[in-house]
Amino acid sequence: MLLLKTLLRDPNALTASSKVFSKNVTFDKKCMNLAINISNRTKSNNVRHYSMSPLLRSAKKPCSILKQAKATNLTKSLFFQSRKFSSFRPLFNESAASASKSTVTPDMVNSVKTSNSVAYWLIGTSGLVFGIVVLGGLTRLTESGLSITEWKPVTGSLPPIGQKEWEEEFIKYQSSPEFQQLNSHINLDEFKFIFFMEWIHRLWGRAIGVVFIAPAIYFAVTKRSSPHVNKRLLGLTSLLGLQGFLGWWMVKSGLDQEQLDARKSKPTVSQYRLTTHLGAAFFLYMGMLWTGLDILKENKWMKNPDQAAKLFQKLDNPALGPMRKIALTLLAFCFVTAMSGGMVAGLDAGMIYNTWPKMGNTWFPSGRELMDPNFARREDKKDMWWRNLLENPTTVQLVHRTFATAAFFGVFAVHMYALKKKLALPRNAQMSVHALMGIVTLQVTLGIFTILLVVPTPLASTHQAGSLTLVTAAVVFANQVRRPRGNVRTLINSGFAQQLLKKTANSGSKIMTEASKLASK
Ligand code: HEM
Repeated sequence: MLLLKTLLRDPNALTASSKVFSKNVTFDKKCMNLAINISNRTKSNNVRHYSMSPLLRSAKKPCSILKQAKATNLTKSLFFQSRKFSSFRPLFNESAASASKSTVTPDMVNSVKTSNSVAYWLIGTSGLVFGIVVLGGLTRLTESGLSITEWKPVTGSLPPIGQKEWEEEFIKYQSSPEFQQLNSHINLDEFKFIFFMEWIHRLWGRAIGVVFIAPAIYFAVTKRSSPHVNKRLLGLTSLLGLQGFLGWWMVKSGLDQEQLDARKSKPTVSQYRLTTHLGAAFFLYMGMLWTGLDILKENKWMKNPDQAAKLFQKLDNPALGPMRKIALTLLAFCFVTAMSGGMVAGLDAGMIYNTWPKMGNTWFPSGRELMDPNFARREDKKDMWWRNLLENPTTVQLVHRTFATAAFFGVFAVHMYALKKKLALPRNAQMSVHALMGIVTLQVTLGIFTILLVVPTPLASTHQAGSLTLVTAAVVFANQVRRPRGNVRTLINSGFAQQLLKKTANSGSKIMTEASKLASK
């Protein structure tokens, strides 16, 4: 199948292959049907059309080649011999040259017309989200998160003003479980510190809301962002709203004595809610970053269509197929590892077993300690295994260590694989894999020292920032190996982008005005 696709792409390859296999093997009907199917499919797409005649003429040969290829690993050698590979011109580009301009519609043009300023704004806002995640971690590490006992989205923007208001706020805090059970010794000045930590965190959240939502409306109304990007902006806005709600939902779990009793917990927030809040922040961050990178990438392609066409050839390389899946899996894995870290943080599970690589004197704590029946809440103990995995600090720490180790070796393996596939991988993606390798090493080292030194605030906070940096590298890498969207591809391969470039260069006019004119011609 792979070889057949190659043959369809390049008649030279077909001839070359036919010479290699001169044996006259009987024609296989299944093979031929496959070839015809591919041909029909590609013709009907009107994009992937390529004459089938060379293949049909030598029908016996390709099918025999196909059989032989399986036995001799020809497919592999054809694809991975760099010289040969680079001479393969993907079918798409052949067809693109011949694709008629009429396939370019105004909708298509609209779908890519997002200005770079939208991308810079999105990436800048993702930086604010990065900042608030780190600040949130610091708020937790300084045990400040439960100092504000109310949720007032608008009026809460101002801190107490004057002695009287501060004292009133302090009295409210004094009725909270945290004050009564852990902090009854603190005075007003100490209260002011923890209050400000939480207040800045909330204010930062509100600021992100304004910095995100107001420009999003402006960009959509002034049509600086495409309908495609607008949909994502809408999704991100909803996530932002949800994030505010999740923040309060999390804080509530540490203020409500009933919930604390049910969890048999000291006054801290639920690790489930903390991790959900952290996860939503990661999603928001990844969504903003991904969308921003997409816009910059597509605009760059539209401005350099020839270079883009070359890059598309690289991205179309079947050898990159597994790499795309691997990149997304890696991103998911880094995310899950970070969430398991959230569970460690939520349970203060970094305060025990402060040794590495062993946990205490042994490699693993005893089975009895890892699966402690006391964590079960049901009489029949059926919930014992999952409750231990998510609620027992020893087990949760082991889970995080395990995920972190697997993430490290996962990145290491991908790094090795990428070195092997060096020729197939675009240059910027190669750099990202190197960056990923460096960051994961740093992150694991930070984690190890966080454990060994019993979670000092600066180190734990850096470790948290490291997890977002790792996810950033994974997002960039996955984004770089992604194939272009159909619309962008058509605009570039049909010659539309080139035409547009010439036109705007000659007339000095605005690119999108010209684009719309060209598309509607
Ligand atoms: C790929 C590697 C890793 C990632 C992505 C990662 C991610 C994270 C994240 C996101 C947190 C939550 C921080 C917070 O919310 O404050 C965390 C906490 C933690 N991680 Fe990791 N981690 C990694 C490796 C490690 C390793 C190897 C160790 C130690 C063996 C470790 C030990 C800890 C500890 C002790 C905490 C709790 C710190 C606290 O209470 O603030 N991590 N990790």
